[in-house]
Amino acid sequence: SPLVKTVTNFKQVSKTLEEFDIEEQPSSVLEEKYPNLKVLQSAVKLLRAKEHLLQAENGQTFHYKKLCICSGARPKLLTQDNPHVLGIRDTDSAQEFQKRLSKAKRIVVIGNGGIALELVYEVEGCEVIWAVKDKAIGNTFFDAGAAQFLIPSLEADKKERSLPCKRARYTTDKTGAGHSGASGELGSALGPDWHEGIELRGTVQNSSGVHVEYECEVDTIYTQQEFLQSQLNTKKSELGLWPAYVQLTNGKIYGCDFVVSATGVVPNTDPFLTGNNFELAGDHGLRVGDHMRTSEQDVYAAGDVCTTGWEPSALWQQMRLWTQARQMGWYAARCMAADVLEEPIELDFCFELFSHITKFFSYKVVLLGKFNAQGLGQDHELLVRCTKGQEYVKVVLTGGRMVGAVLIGETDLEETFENLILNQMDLSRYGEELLNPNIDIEDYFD
Ligand SMILES: Cc1cc2nc3c(=O)[nH]c(=O)nc-3n(C[C@H](O)[C@H](O)[C@H](O)COP(=O)(O)OP(=O)(O)OC[C@H]3O[C@@H](n4cnc5c(N)ncnc54)[C@H](O)[C@@H]3O)c2cc1C
Ligand SMILES: NC(=O)c1ccc[n+]([C@@H]2O[C@H](COP(=O)([O-])OP(=O)(O)OC[C@H]3O[C@@H](n4cnc5c(N)ncnc54)[C@H](O)[C@@H]3O)[C@@H](O)[C@H]2O)c1
Repeated sequence: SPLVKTVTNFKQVSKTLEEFDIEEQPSSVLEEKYPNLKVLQSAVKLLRAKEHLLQAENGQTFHYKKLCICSGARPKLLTQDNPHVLGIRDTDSAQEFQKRLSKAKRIVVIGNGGIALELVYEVEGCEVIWAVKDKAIGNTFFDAGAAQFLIPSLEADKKERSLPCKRARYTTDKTGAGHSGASGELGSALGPDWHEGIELRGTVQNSSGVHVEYECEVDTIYTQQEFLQSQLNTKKSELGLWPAYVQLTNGKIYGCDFVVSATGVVPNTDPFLTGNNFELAGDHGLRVGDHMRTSEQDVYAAGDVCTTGWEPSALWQQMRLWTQARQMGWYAARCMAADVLEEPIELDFCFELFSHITKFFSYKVVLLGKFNAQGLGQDHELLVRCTKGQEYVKVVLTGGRMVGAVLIGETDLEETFENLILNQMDLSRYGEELLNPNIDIEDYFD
């Protein structure tokens, strides 16, 4: 695309927590800022790693000494090539979603991660049926307690919802060139607040809001024609006439204008990497070692396209997020330089502790370490403090030491908790006092 996503307003919140905006800028702005950088606008058609050669769609070929692949990921849709099923990844797909929504009365959202959480909250003037596999909403980020805290926001009137969002908006491509390349591949993934710049409104004046169907998956998606030709036809008067129908595994059927599949991502490795000997991980990402090197010589990878293959710190896990894409890109660059200079380099400190700041349902959300007790089995204890409509604080302890936390709202606890997680202090003797709101915890551990 003619525009390049750039990180702006970078703020180091604490040792490992970073906050920043993502902005689209013309590539010339970057080139002016970094004179050693040249941006070429063309998709890569083929990589021949053995020959250190790249072929671009515009016919150019490039030889490289070292290469870093940052081709991101694409939505892992429920079904491919179904015109009634949309995914959201880049500016183009977000615009397509907006266009379809502006004519819609009811949509079905499938998935229970980041995109679904944002969508169901932002969509107005359209009934939303949200089908999730789990017992609670937001399984990739929260446990059932946090979900319980957030659910009232979903039910609240839009006007009652708080905090206008201050962060940057996305521009759309004014050149008319679109963001997808000639071969139809997707542009850069959207990031924080992608929905701020576009109105997500359907056609219904007083929509009945969001209805959550728990513990179910999609069984079948029918077009109107398929539905009318099936034995479900008898339900036509009950369900009404819709462009599509979704049958869930709990037996319920919903007519809708279209379906949003917010069901995760798959790393972008085809077709341009085929024909090489890349070792892929189980999730189809390019497996990288602790120097961000792939299995092909002189080829590195960073961001959503890669899967980390090193033994991770006990407090870190990979998640396909802007935060980690930025950190990996930065670290991969340092590794490439160190390898050229034949200098040693150690795994960066940012991979010590998982940390992520985001916003869901207008609340600030901070996730630290094993925030959902990932991989801890029964061997952990949870402490929770919750003030309805204000804050939700959860701490994960194992052997009396803090290993993770979820902080929702303006808790001001992130720095202290990050320190307690990093220094692995034995907190057994404080017990539940740790979350006593009347104790200024910062002073306590000074
Ligand atoms: C709707 C949405 C909201 C999100 N919100 C957040 C959030 O709030 N916080 C957060 O931390 N993360 C968020 N994410 C995740 C975040 O956007 C990704 O983790 C991040 O963009 C990954 O960066 P990347 O550079 O690896 O990949 P991408 O940003 O996807 O960039 C990959 C680039 O490679 C290009 N490319 C692919 N193939 C080729 C080829 N053959 N030739 C040339 N170029 C190619 C693509 O066009 C694209 O520009 C969100 C994702 C989505 C979809
Ligand atoms: N604020 C944020 O940090 C934020 C916001 C949006 C997106 N993102 C990131 O963008 C990427 C894409 O978001 P996403 O929401 O698609 O992915 P995700 O990985 O966050 O969530 C995918 C969800 O789909 C569910 N799922 C998978 N297959 C399913 C199926 N067949 N049927 C029903 N449910 C299924 C999973 O259980 C999970 O709840 C992710 O990497 C995500 O972390 C982050």
